[in-house]
Amino acid sequence: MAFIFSFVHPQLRPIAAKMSFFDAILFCVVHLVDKWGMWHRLPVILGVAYLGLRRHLHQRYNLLHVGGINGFKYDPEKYWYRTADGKCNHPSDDRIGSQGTFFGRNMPPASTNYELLDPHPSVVAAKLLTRKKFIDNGKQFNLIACSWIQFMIHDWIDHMEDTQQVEIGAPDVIASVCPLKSFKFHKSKEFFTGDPNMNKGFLNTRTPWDGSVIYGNNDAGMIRVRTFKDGKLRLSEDGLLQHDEKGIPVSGDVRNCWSGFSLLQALFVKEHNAVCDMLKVHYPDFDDERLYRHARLVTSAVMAKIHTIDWTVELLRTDTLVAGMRINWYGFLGKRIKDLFGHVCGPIFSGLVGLRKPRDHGVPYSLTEEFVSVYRMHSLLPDTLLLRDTNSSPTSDDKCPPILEEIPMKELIGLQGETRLSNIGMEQMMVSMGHQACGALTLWNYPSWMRNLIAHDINGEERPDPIDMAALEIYRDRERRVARYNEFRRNLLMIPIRKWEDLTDDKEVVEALREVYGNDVEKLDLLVGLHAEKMIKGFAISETAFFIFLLIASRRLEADRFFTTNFNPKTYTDKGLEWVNKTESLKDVIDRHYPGMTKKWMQCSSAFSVWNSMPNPRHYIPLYLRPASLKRY
Ligand code: HEM
Repeated sequence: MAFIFSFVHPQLRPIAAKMSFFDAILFCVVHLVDKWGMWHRLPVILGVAYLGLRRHLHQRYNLLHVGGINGFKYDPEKYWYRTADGKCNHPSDDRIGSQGTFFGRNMPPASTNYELLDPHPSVVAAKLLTRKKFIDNGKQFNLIACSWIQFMIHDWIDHMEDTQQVEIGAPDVIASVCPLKSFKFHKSKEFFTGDPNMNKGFLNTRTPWDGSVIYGNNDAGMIRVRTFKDGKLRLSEDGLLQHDEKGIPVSGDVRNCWSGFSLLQALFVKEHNAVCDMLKVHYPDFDDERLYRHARLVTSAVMAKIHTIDWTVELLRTDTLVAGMRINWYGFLGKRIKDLFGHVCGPIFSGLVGLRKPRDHGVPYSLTEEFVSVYRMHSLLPDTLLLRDTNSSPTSDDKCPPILEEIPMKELIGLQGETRLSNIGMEQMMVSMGHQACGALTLWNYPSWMRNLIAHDINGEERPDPIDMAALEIYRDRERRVARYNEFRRNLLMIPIRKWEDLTDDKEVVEALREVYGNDVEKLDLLVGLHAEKMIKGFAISETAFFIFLLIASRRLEADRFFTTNFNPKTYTDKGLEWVNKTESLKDVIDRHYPGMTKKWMQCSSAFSVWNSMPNPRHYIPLYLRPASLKRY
């Protein structure tokens, strides 16, 4: 049956041919639901089941491992903690997912042979990406949410660079509208994998989902941030990050940072230090090392939980996704049952967190090239920060403080940004970011200030040459052989487009696409397709990007030993696990360290929504099970 179906999309034939009879039936169901374009209109339970089906099919037939693993076994009892470079996370091999391992693939590398400059990245940037006028995303997502995802990105991924540089010049026809006539950058460094199926690949310099954004991704990084007293990390008196003699922040990742990003780093250093204080009270015998290790486990789990059941739910505001994400963490039986009885019966009923064994679906864990590509979300960034006056009293019912000043984003980047943040302070910055909507992920909304950007290297030092980020991002996906939009969709078992009108109803967009790509829909760059696609109501991202999120969001949890086998009181301590279980949102963390801030300045229910918006009424938990604080929604 699947074979017949695959005639519609010949590229799916190899996958269909490998399928078991049962999976072929599921495959057809998935295809029919997609064809009717209505999965997100299914009732919650059916919607969740559909997403589960998709995940199952993809993991079984499309996930690809890149590079070798050494099969070196170790004693998990001895390495009961998160190591500095992310080693010893997977029971069967000490290197899986650690610093310097290969990015995997959600699908085969691009099979089309378009040239690297076809069409020219600067033309794509100028004609389709550059911001004409800032478009915000309504009240759904604020600047804290935008910084949060950068904070997570720096925990998960960063491509190793080559020493060799490339220079791209803007073609004459658009040179007058490009801020840089040409720009230089380092190639992504490619390595032989030793694997005949995939000869070459790229290395990820970050580690698993282990908080490396505050702890560093190797021994040197970890030593830099620790005080070596009571397990704590270095933090300034004013609650912000400390700086070294060059003014560079002392933190786990200092590449391409800005004030909003370092604000979140500081908040979670504070959280780590608070966990150390709590553990010391309950376990006075623990020495510095032991306190550090337990506190790191707890704080990393708090971050993962906030990302799963708070940030993602705001990003994809539909009942199905609220349910899906909570099921990932707590299972169908829900939080109450899990708190009472623990992980009792498998991933569906009790969630992925706390599974008895990590699951990798036969493919060693790594993040993927496609995952990096769908997280290219620089359009979330605004042009200016609206600094609010938090010394005043709220002037209106919606708790919104008046604007004091508009600060250009460029002044908030790197060392200058750190100085500005020290003058502003934690509370004023957090409240200002909370009240400001971030940009929409749509065409013509890529920040123009990023088209002439001085980037920072892994040591936080300024690069000598400015770059055009919008053009560079187009180049990067092609350089890393990420499939272009239509091939990408086919590989996700999604229906490809046949004409521009299938992508969008916007005539101006169709015209611009035709001008850049002619009528060749296969040539459409992934980043452009993701930004042009019609959005599902409630989603801040495209459906195509969403399917990669869906796959990786689960994989990051289920393949990690510290979210599965070792998510227990023995590894985290009783009190440590209790800390994770009681923390449900970023708001909880802010309230813990800055009591009174959200009460005074926030009207909505999640710290990631614009703070003067109404509380989000959608809730998956049935009324009779909701905690008192949520009963009125
Ligand atoms: C002011 C804030 C930011 C600055 C200055 C910045 C700058 C940069 C720079 C210079 C790169 C490397 C480009 C290259 O050589 O390929 C990069 C990569 C990236 N950024 Fe940002 N960025 C910021 C915020 C964000 C945000 C909010 C996101 C949201 C998801 C994001 C996602 C990414 C991703 C996914 C990559 C690719 C990483 C890789 O290639 O491994 N960035 N950014």
